[in-house]
Amino acid sequence: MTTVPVRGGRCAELRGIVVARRRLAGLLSRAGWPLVLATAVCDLALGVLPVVFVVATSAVVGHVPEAAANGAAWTGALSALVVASLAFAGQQVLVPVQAGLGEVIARRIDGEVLDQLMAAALRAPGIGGLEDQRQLDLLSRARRELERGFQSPGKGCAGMLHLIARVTQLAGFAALVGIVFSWLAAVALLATVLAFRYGHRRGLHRFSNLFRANAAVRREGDYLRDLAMGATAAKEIRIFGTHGWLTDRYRTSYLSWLLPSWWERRRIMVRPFYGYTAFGVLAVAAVLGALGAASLSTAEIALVVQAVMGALRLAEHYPEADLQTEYGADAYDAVLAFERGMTGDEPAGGGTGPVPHPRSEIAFRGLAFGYPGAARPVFTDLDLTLRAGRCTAVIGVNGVGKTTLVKLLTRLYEPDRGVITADGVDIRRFAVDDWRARLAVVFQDFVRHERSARDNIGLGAVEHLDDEDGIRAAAGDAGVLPALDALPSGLDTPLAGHVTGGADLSGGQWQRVALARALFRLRHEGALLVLDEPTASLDVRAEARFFEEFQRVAAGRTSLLISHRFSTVRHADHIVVIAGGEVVEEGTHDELLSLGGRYAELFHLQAGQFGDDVAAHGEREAVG
Ligand SMILES: Nc1ncnc2c1ncn2[C@@H]1O[C@H](COP(=O)(O)OP(=O)(O)OP(=O)(O)O)[C@@H](O)[C@H]1O
Repeated sequence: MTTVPVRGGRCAELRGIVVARRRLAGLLSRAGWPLVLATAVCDLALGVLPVVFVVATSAVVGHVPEAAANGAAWTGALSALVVASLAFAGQQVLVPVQAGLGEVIARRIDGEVLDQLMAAALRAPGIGGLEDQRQLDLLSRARRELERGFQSPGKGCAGMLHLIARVTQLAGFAALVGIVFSWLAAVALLATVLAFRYGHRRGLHRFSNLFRANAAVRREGDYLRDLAMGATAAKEIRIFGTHGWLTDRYRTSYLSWLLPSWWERRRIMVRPFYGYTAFGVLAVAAVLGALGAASLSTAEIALVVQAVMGALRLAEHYPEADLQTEYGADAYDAVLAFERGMTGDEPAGGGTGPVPHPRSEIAFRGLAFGYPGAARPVFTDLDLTLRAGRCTAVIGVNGVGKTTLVKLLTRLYEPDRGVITADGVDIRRFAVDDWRARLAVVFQDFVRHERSARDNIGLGAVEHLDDEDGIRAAAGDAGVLPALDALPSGLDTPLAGHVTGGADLSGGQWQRVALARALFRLRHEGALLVLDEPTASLDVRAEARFFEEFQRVAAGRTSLLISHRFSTVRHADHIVVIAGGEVVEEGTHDELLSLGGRYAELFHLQAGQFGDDVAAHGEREAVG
């Protein structure tokens, strides 16, 4: 492993730290100023009280010999003892108060930062940011700290305030040494403590850089851990017996970055301390030596020795502040960088014109598109027309860009070139949300909400969630109502087997629920139904039934159907074959078969594999 890179040298590094701390301090207002002020006062008191304690106990030491000789002097000793006791008791009381106030500050700030992060993830109209590895790394960095709540931005802010206690103590002890003994000694003491602190904080900062630089390597370990402990892969791990492989791979993956980073930690965080220790020992020896040679009273010696020891105790790691400020600032930087990345994802245009219910067509003209960073574009010059009120099917081999077409139509991505129009109007002239309100889409990887069946359907038009009749009608049209009614609590049953009172559905039933969600949207405001592989989880009979139902609910509506299955697409009014980034054939099923081109070739290939079913279905149709 190489040394942690510091671009621009130490000055740039320091500037970076200052900027990050300033940003963190900027969050304090989110906790509310009265709370911040109360915490600052508490920390200030915790800084002053140890200094008072040292002064008072030294006064006790000074008074004792006098009191032993002259009984009347006990009053002074007792008064000093009372002050020392109060200072001590005050610290004992304030330490938990400090922790409590810090906790409240952290929770308030972290709650707000989490909202900020969630808003950034949701606000972007496109999804490019959420499919970009750099953005995902930032998101996981920020989320990890915010969810663990140990080194979060909020904890960092509280940690910064707690530094007031430490700095006040250090200044107080140094001042005592200066006033009572020597300002040179006070400066030497301060220099020693600050040198150690600098070494410690710099080491911690460099280690956190190293940790961040390892994000990509750690990702594999995180993935394997989640895989081993999640439900998604549980079946396959057991059936394929991959437990041992998974454990070994996880261990190897973690050691691949832990071993070098342990070595690096020794280099970054331990070795420099040989120098600091030598410097510290010399400085303290000089101070104590000078103290021995000075003519001070017993009380003054007690005071200086205590102040020196108290100050040296501050040359260490501050458990209430250091990790928190370092990683908290880093997590907040990740939030801001993620936010910036998502803002750059705004689609171009974004007009405000009224969105029509397309009366003639939706057209893709001269469309070119490639995913950011991909070696080859998905589309080079695509022309495609979806006629209003008709069903258009798109077919093509895996990876040809069928789902990408839906992402462009829904403006989750913007084309690099070309235009998509609705009745001749560029869809970028409409506000993104208004345009999307016209679309009812069932994606291939549709969402299975861990909520009631009712919500799973109603979320298709969230402002009509209370439309009970509409939800039942959509479920009925999708052919899933009887199955949902048969669940333990009917439509109120949570669709999650692991939830108490919940139930899980089969893959085909889930697909129908997703279809019902789209149909519910269509009932309210949608105008274009888009189905991406809607029958992938259905058996042959269910698929045939599905298409009959689909023809009924989609009759007179504009729809786009994407499927590998020819038994599904053959019924469409218009079929489009995509290959090599463009449309290569189009027409009706019969036209394309008689053309004898790619469609016919793929159709016969599939008919050969599933001959009986396809033939049976075809015959039924011919008879019908
Ligand atoms: N987020 C992404 N980033 C980069 N490349 C992507 C992304 N999503 C898809 N691709 C690539 O774009 C191409 C088209 O993908 P798309 O999912 O649109 O194909 P498809 O025709 O729907 O495939 P399938 O039939 O398997 O569902 C593929 O080569 C795929 O690897």
